[in-house]
Amino acid sequence: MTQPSRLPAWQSLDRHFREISNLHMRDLFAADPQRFERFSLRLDDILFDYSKNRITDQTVTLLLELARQAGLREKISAMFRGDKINVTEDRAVLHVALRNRSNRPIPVDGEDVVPDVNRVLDQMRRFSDLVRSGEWRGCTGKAITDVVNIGIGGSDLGPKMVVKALSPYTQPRLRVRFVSNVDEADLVENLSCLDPETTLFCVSSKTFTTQETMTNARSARQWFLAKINDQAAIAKHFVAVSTNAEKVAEFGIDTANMFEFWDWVGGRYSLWSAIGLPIALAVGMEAFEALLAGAHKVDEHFRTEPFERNIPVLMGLLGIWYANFFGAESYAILPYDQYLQELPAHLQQVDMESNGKMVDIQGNAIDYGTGPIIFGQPGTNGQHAFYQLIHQSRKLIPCDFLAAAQSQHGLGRHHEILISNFLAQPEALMRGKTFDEAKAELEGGEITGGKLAELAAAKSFPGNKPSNSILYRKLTPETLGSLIALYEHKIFTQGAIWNINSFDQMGVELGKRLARTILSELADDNPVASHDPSTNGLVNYYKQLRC
Ligand SMILES: O=P(O)(O)OC[C@H]1O[C@](O)(CO)[C@@H](O)[C@@H]1O
Repeated sequence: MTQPSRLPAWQSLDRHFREISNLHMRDLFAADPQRFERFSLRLDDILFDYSKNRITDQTVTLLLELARQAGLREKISAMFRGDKINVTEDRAVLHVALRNRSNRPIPVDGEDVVPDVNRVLDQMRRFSDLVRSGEWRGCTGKAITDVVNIGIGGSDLGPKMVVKALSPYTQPRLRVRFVSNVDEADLVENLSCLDPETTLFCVSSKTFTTQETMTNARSARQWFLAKINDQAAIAKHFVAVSTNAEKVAEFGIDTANMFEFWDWVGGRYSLWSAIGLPIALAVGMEAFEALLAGAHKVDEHFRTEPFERNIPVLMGLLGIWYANFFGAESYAILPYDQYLQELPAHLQQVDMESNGKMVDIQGNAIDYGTGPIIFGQPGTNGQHAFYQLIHQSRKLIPCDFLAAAQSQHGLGRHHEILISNFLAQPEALMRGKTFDEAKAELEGGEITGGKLAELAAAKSFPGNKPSNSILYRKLTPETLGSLIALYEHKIFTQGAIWNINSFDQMGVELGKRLARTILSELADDNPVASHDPSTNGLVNYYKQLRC
C-alpha cells in the first residue's frame, strides 16, 4: 500500500486543515444548534460525544475517505479472518477470537481456534470456582485467601486494571495483588503480610522467559519453600499462564496447573485470555464472561458498522487528525471514575507499544508521526496537577473524558461534584475565556490600568482545545469490556491507516540485550571500559558505591 501521506485524501486533509485550523469551536457550536446530535453516537448505554472537536462535516468526510483509501475495511476483515497480519512475527492477531461469544469459527492455519478458546475458558471456570468457594485447599488444608499475580507488561497491566476497575464486584475473602517490577521492593512489600499456607501464586508470562517475571517467580518460590519445606506443596500454590509448556515444566509447575494461550494473542491484548485468570479469581467467571461479552459487542460494531457510525473508527480518525495535521504529540486519558485509575497505564502500553513505530509494514521509513504519548490520571486529581498545561499552554493535547452516570456507592454529593467537573472541563477547554471576558470580570475591582490588562491576559484561555466525552450508565463488567475494546480498535484503526505493524514491539529488545551484558559485568568489581564514557562512568561509580 502507498504510504498514507501520499494518498489523495491525506493531501485534501492537508489543504482542508489550512482552511479550517483557525475556526473556533465556539463559533462552530453557535452556527449549528444540531452539532451535538450530529457528532455523537450511542452504543447501548455508552454515549460517545465527539462534537467538541475541531472538525466540520467536510473534515469527517475527508477522514472517512482517508480510511477508505487506506483500505481499512479490508484490514479489519483480515484481522477477524485470522490472516497473519503481524507480518514480522508471521502471526495472526486474534484477541477478538477470545471474546467471540457467538462462537463463529475462526481458523488459524486451517484449524478453528474457537474450541480451544472455550476449553481454556472451562478450565478457568473450574479452577476459579474451586478457589473462590474455598474448595481448593493449600498444602496444609487451608483455603486460599490471597492471590499474587507475577507478570509484567501485558501480563500485568491489563488484568491489574480490570481487577481495580471491578473491585466493587470482588469477593472480600479473596484478595488479588500484582507484582511486576524486578525491583525487590515490589515482591517484598507484597509478600510481607502474606501467609504461604493461604497464598496462591499465578505466574503469568506469554513466553515464560521474561527476566523480571522469572526472577520474581523464583524468589516467590524460594520464599514459599523457606516456610513450607515441601516441593510437592508447589502444586497447590503455584499455577502458570503461558504459551510455553516446556518452560513452565522446567520451572517446576505441573502443566496440569497451566492455563494455555496462543501465539496469536499479543501480550498487550491478552487480558481476555487465560492472562485474565486473576480477574476470574477476583470477580468470578460469570463477571469475566460479561467482560468478554461487552468486548464482543464492540467487535461486532467495529466489524460491521459503516465507518460514519463506527465509534472506534471515528476515535482513530480524530486521533490522526490531531497527530498528523495539528502536530499533537500527546493524548490524555481522563477517567472521572476512580475505578478506572489504571486505565491510562494500561492504554499507555496498548497504544504506545503498538503504534510507536518508524517503519511501515513493508519496512520503509515513514515521514509522518504515528502513536501519541499517552498519559492521564483520574479526575479530579489531574485537574490539580497537569490540566493547567492543557488549558493554557501552546500545546494541543486532545483529551478523552470518561464517566459513569451511576456511582457504585451513593455517598452523598460526591458523585454529582465529580460529574459536574467531568462536564465542566471539556466545556472550559472548548470555550476558553477571551481577554475581554477576563477584563470584564476584573473591572470594578481594585486593580486598574496596565495591571488590569496584565492580569486579564494571564486569566484568559484560548479554548478551542479538543476532547471526546464518553458517558456510560455504570462501570459494570460488560461496560468495561466494551470500553477497553473501543480503545483497542481505535489503536488498530490508526495502525492500519499509518500502514504500520501494530503487533510487534522490536523497540524494547535492544535495552534488554544491553542489560544482559551489563548484568554479567556487574558480577565482579573490576572497572569496565567496553561502553561509551557515560555508561562506563555510571557502571564504575555503581561498583564503588555498592560495597
Ligand atoms: O508475557 P511475557 O512474555 O512475560 O511478556 C511481557 C511483556 O514484555 C513485552 O514483550 C515487552 O515489553 C510485552 O509486549 C509483554 O506484554
